[in-house]
Amino acid sequence: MDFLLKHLRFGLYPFTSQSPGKKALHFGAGSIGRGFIGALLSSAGYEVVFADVSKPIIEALNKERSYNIHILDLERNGEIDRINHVSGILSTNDADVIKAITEVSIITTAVGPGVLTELAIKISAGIKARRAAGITSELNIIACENLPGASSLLHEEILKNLTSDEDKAYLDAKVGFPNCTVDRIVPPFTDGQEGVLAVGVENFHEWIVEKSAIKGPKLDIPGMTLTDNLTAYIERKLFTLNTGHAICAYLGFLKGYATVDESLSDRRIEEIVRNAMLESGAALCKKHGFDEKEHEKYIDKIQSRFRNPYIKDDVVRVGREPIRKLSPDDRLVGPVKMAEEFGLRYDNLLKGIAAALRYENPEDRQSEELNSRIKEEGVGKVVAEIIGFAEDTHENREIVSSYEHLGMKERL
Ligand SMILES: NC(=O)C1=CN([C@@H]2O[C@H](COP(=O)(O)OP(=O)(O)OC[C@H]3O[C@@H](n4cnc5c(N)ncnc54)[C@H](O)[C@@H]3O)[C@@H](O)[C@H]2O)C=CC1
Ligand SMILES: O=P(O)(O)OC[C@H]1O[C@](O)(CO)[C@@H](O)[C@@H]1O
Repeated sequence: MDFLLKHLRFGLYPFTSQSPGKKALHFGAGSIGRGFIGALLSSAGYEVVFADVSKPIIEALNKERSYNIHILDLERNGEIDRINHVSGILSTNDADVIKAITEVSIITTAVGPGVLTELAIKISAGIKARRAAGITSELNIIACENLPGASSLLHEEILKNLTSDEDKAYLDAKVGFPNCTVDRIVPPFTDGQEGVLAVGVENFHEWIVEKSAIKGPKLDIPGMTLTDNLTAYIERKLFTLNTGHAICAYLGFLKGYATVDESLSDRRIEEIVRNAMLESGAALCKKHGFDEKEHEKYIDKIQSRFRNPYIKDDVVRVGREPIRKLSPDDRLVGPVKMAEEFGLRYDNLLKGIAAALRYENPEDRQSEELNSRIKEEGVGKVVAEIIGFAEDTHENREIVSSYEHLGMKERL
């Protein structure tokens, strides 16, 4: 289990920009873009061009050509990683995007899963331009989103936008779409002094990329781990960190807490969150052969990351878009299905699902939709439609009963 040992080292080192010898294009100069992926590429010696829809961010990148990452953590708290050799283009400027695509050897994204279809149109135009310009070097495109198989999805969408056989053959031969998993908690940040570029992050970071899908020479990016076993890594992160985080956010919201660390200081919530991660963990250990003791340490580390007193992570950020989070293979329902497969318990995971169904945030479009559907159709029907547990099943009945219980005054 050498990959587990590697995990437990938790990749700690400062990011420092190297003089660039190569170029990367990163879509989405937001929290993860600036606070992790762009920074790591810069540290690996890439000149990083960020493409974003936000004019203030692009203008600031072109003016400053650098920015600060503030470490908000018990480890290295207050330290700053200075990221250099960066610039920006507006992703709405097709000519600039196409030009950048012809100049780079790697493209990454951190825009949110819902934006990938739109990006595919732009990237496919750049692929056509690369072929037309006779560029024979390989390009790797890695979608760094909280969505298993995000790069493969982007690949499919790009293919839909290529009509000629020559372009399709070029894509097949020259462009790699490695899937990946990305782990670093980066909430919105401002220190009140620096402008829009400053970003605040936890010290922990992990970027694990599917080795076999890389085209051309092996990517040598310190901080990026290549693996032949990506599914295990994706499920380990999504069904532990994201599962626990989401449940903490939804239960915390119900009890009136604003941030993840506040929610977790509630002993009842902490108990449910931990038990849910243990339930998911038992199934993960069975499925992927993880060592149970090592996996419990992984859960301990995640719990201490949730408790990080230097990071104020809003429950509404972590709980955003509940319909996506309640989909059958995502962080809440995925572990229940896995536990069922192995005949294991999942009571606390079901409580998390019920709490997500109770999430009422008028500023979140999906929460609004979820609530009006529950009002119109009833919770059992919505569970069947969104989650996939039919109304006459045991799981559906358990979720409905937990949902009703959470509506009572003494709910937790
Ligand atoms: N923040 C975090 O802790 C983590 C986030 N992720 C994933 O990273 C992705 C991005 O999340 P965040 O960085 O938190 O979001 P964010 O909202 O901070 O950043 C997203 C950026 O994408 C830009 N954007 C939106 N539409 C665009 C378009 N059409 N073209 C170019 N740029 C566009 C936005 O202007 C924004 O700057 C999500 O899939 C998220 O699940 C993954 C791991 C950790
Ligand atoms: O970005 P999403 O999928 O909405 O989910 C938010 C979650 O993703 C992260 O931002 C990164 O995994 C977590 O901090 C949080 O649990």
